[in-house]
Amino acid sequence: MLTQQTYIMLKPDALKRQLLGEIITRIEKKGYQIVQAKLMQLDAPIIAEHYAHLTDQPFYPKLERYMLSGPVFGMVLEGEDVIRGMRNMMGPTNVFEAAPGTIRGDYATDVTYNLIHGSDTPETAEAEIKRFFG
Ligand SMILES: Nc1ncnc2c1ncn2[C@@H]1O[C@H](COP(=O)(O)OP(=O)(O)OP(=O)(O)O)[C@@H](O)[C@H]1O
Repeated sequence: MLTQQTYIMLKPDALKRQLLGEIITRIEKKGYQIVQAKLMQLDAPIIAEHYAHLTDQPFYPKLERYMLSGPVFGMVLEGEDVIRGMRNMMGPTNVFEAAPGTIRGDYATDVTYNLIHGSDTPETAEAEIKRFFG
């Protein structure tokens, strides 16, 4: 049994498309606890910090515009093996590989506009929770 925390961020398209309730319902039905949550408008420096591994990619300007395009909903979730569990529920980054039943597989059709972010390791979860919740 491994109770851990992860940082989940519902991206601007999730809010614009009014999918917040739908996605949060899935998370709650799965059994994960929301222990912190807030609506935030990100700025360019925090986006660059969060996506530091991607700033030299040709698609980064598009990713930055997307993340600046409206508020995001950040959450800290707690549960058994929640980091891996949420990555499974989200589906892969490339929505064309995301199976039906996953959040990206069911609701997203574009590699950039893929609705949700989730930490991928305990180390990044800790850093991201600190970044967005202090
Ligand atoms: N090849 C690409 N073309 C366009 N956008 C991309 C591409 N790869 C990634 N992105 C965008 O950058 C985000 C971060 O990519 P990363 O490789 O960190 O994947 P991820 O860990 O699944 O995503 P996230 O960090 O948002 O959870 C993706 O979620 C997507 O919005």
